[in-house]
Amino acid sequence: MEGGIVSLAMVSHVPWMLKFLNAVSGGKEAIERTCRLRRRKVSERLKLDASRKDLFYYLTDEGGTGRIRPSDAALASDGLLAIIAGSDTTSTTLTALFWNLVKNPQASETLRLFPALPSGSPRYVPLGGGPKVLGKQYALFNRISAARFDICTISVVPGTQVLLHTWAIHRDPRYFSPSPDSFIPERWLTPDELSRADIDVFKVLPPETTVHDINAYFPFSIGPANCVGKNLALMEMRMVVCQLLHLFRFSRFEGDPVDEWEHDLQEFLIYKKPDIFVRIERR
Ligand code: HEM
Repeated sequence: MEGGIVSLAMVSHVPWMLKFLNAVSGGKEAIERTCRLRRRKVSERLKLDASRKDLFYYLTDEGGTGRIRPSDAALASDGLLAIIAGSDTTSTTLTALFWNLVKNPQASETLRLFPALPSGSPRYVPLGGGPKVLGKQYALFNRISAARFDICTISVVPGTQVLLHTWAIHRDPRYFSPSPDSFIPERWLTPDELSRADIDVFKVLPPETTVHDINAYFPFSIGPANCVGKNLALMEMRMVVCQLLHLFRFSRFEGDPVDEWEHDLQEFLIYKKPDIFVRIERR
């Protein structure tokens, strides 16, 4: 499946590559395998009890409240989206979290104290205020600008597709500092929680110079096209992290080049993630 998504991601950016991909060994087969899988998964789901109110209940209008029933082709396409959106996102986030935890053992202990931390608290992703770059979100509908506005020196005309660069904004020192590139989960704690944490965090996050603008934090996107699985994703990741940290201690496995992991990540809609080897001990 991974091979198929990588090929599909390339073709979606450069459609004429499809002709060549067919000639490259494995490319076409990988796409066909992925398409077969999505058709099979959709048909298996459609045979299930219609009262199960999951994503497909709404996509296929099993409740009969919509006006138009989606075509089989649209459902197959949604099936692939649901598989990718529902699995690769959370598995990549959890892998990245554990990679950070084995590099920062103290953070594991903080996380045990404040289990809501890894996925952030419900305080974030509000739809108002925020830094200047997000201030225009009201003018956006499904990523398409509804009105003319300026971003720095660029004028955006109505009808333009606008995407916010999450990675860059999440690492912008105007919204997250000090050290926006560093894994300091304690930055999410309130002053009261900080005082309860058994760490000298004020050295790392001096209150007078710490900036933490949660309006600039939007991993699930914002507006009408934001992530439909946000609450499920937060819940399942919290459950997995709480359970694992409660039961086990995770540490570096000697000899594993854990520092190189981030550099070897490849993003093709899904993430191709190098393996991480960790030592796991029961608490
Ligand atoms: C760490 C976990 C996750 C992150 C960071 C995440 C992030 C996102 C983002 C940024 C988008 C918007 C993409 C766009 O602008 O078009 C999105 C859309 C979507 N997500 Fe998630 N997601 C996560 C987990 C999930 C899960 C677990 C599911 C389903 C079970 C899911 C289902 C979807 C679907 C169906 C869409 C498309 C919504 C639409 O087009 O209306 N996501 N996600």
